[in-house]
Amino acid sequence: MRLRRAPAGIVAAGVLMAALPFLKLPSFYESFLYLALFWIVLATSWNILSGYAGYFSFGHGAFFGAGVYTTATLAGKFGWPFLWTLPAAAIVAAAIGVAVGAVVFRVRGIRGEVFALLSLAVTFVLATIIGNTSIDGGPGVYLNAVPVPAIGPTPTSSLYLLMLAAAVVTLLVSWAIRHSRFGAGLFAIHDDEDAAEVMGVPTYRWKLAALAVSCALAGWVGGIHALFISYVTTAETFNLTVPLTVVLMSILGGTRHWAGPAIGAVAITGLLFAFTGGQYAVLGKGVIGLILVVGVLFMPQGFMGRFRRTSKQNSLAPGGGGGGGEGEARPDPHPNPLPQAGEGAGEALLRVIGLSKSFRGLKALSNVSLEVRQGEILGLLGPNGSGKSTFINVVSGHFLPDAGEVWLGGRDLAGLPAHDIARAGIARTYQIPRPFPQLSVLDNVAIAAMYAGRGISTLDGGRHAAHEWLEFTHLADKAHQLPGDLNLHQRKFLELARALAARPQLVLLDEVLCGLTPTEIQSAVTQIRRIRDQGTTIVFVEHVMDAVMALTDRVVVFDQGTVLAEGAPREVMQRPEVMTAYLGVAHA
Ligand SMILES: Nc1ncnc2c1ncn2[C@@H]1O[C@H](COP(=O)(O)OP(=O)(O)OP(=O)(O)O)[C@@H](O)[C@H]1O
Repeated sequence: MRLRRAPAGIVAAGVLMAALPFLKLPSFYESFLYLALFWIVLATSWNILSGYAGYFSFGHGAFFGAGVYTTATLAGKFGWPFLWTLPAAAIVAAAIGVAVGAVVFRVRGIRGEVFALLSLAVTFVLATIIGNTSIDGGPGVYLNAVPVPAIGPTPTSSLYLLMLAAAVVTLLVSWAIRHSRFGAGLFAIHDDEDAAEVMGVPTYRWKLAALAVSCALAGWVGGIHALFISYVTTAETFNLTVPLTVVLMSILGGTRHWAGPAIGAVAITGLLFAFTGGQYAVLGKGVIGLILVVGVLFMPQGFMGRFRRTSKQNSLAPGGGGGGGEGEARPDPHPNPLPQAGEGAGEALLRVIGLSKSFRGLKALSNVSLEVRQGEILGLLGPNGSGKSTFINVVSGHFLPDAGEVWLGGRDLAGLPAHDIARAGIARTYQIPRPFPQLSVLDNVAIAAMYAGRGISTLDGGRHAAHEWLEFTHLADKAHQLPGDLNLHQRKFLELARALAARPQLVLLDEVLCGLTPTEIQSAVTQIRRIRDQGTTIVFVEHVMDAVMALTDRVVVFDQGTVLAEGAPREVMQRPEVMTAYLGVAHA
């Protein structure tokens, strides 16, 4: 029940606040509340991309401004009824956002501060275009003649009610995303975009969708605000106030919680009202600055982050932290089994033909061809730098191959995005574990279950499946901890649980034993046997020879990016060319 209380609370607060104009409050209160709601919408909409997915944008002013000028143009110049301009404002802002995102999000290098600066540039480009064309023409656009729809008793109250509706919708949207499979994907992107893609999250589409929603909400509120100020100019619209203010509000409130930006918006709007009026305006601004600095220093995760940490709730949703929130079903002791060992055993599951990959002229893989048979454990061996990890990275879609084919069953996966390869049935672990650091252990596994595993479309369903894999990997008691609380051995098992939750046909294990103690190695070896016994085919990259000999059915040895030898483990390891490759001296 706890989860559903939030949307009910948002709607109830909206209904109560909708009654205020009819109580004949002084218009001062209406204007203050209008502004607080205005900033709630802008900060919350910004947070959907920038807080949830971690793509820090300074371009929110551009999308807000697109909405302002869409309404100003359609209502002020073409005489459209004001309310009709609002959907148009949302669509224009979303279209501009999607057009920018479609280009920017394709480039891997455009993340972090590069994205922030680029998004800021969009604001200036848009301002220049609007200011130098007939959209604005220079002096600005007057909207005094545009009639305000008579929703409330006065024009101000009508605009207040419209902004209230926008705030209610925006908060509901933000809440719904936060507690959905989509939102979980955005959080995974936030923590490690490449790993998210490998877990099956369609990162490009998700970022575009988040940007579109964020822009549409900002555009809509821009349309309402155009009529509120009734005279719009590019200088007032496209300045740094909007992006800087929403960033501050969201950080102060907490970007990982749907309500964080709204709390920050109310706090900062209130402080501005309280401190910056009258003769103490300058002092007031100083005090606000100080409060912000102290807030960010002592609550780097924002007010909501602090609040939730004290409540010991680190999971994606409030119910996820305490071991059984609403809708979080108990683990099913008999989940859908993996394909059983023996089913189709011996047939080629993966066929790699002529695979090549170079890094600036260095041939990491050169014309590699090999087969992995259904149900086997294939050891992939070779000295350091021989191309084993590159093989895993190319087969799993982390890197695009330069040439070659990767057939899984009847489908060539070479060159597909990593999330499609994950969904096709190939999972991998990382040599150095790459968990999503700010998601609970449970949600780390739920991401893979929801996205790469088929047939799970909800966060609750993902958690349900994740519980089972945590049991299997002996991490059930760690479900609600953060990955940072685990030791190396447990983090490696978390990698295994994530890979298995994808319900793959083939799992690529990249040095899972590296760095473990002998006892831990023994437990990991037992675990890998159990995985194979459940029917999963395994490619096992490893330097620990005892484990290789104990586990593998066949080995393939790489040397300098090519296949040097393949066959039964003991026989292959005694071949002179293999000993030479390993030891660097001639043994023939
Ligand atoms: N992203 C990259 N950029 C440039 N060079 C790379 C990259 N990844 C791998 N290489 C190079 O490709 C070659 C093969 O590296 P790879 O990591 O695949 O070897 P490996 O067999 O897995 O080694 P190890 O056993 O040490 O993990 C090495 O020379 C390495 O430096």
